Amino acid sequence: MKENVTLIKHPLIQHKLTMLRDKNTSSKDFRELVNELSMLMAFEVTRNLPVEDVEIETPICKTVGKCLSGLDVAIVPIMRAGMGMVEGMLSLIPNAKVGHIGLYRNEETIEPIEYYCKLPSDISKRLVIVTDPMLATGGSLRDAITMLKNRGAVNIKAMILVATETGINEVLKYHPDIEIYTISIDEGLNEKSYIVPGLGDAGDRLFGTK
Ligand SMILES: O=P(O)(O)OC[C@H]1O[C@H](OP(=O)(O)OP(=O)(O)O)[C@H](O)[C@@H]1O
Ligand SMILES: O=c1cc[nH]c(=O)[nH]1
Ligand SMILES: [Mg+2]
Repeated sequence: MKENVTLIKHPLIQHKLTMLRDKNTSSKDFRELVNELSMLMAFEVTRNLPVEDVEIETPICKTVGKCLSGLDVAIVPIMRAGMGMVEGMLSLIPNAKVGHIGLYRNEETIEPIEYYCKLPSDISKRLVIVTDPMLATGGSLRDAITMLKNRGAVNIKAMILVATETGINEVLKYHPDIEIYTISIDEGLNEKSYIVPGLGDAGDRLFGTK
């Protein structure tokens, strides 16, 4: 395993991932599972956020506790499917700002096409957490990170549900400075560049478009 790739293998996460993969899982349940998985992953992705001492008074006495300090977060979903991971993240990091990057894969070339980008103006000062359920060939995440860097982002992590080694290698070839968090590295890609075994088209399953 590469040092900047974290594979999260908690039993609750593995259980929910199996339900997510099941083709009989409805869009409603799929959305809820993506939401829950994003919350569970958020713990790991934010593990090294800086904290500082603060003095408070409990009903019993004065004490010193820890509070988050100094590093604000931006959550940046890659549309569409990445949007399914935003609410879960926001429920744990409610003060995070949310940017949006629009990319879709051309069905013939499998290369990503850019169609939207709107980011918080202070993106360069934030920890940027890019969300996307799927990292297949890696083209979409590679280009999303390039778009972020071109607009000033320097501290970037990616939160992925299902990845492939091909995709991870493609992203890290261009962006060796980023960290990738995932809950599965699957076997590979089929002839249409879908992840095997994967979970199908995450955007379509989230939004019921197929
Ligand atoms: O690693 P890659 O080979 O680039 O594939 C992964 C991308 O494909 C999917 O998006 P898709 O293009 O289906 O767009 P959608 O989210 O609008 O459905 C997925 O959500 C990723 O963004
Ligand atoms: O398996 C895959 C590959 C790309 N995009 C998806 O939604 N699923
Ligand atoms: Mg899709």
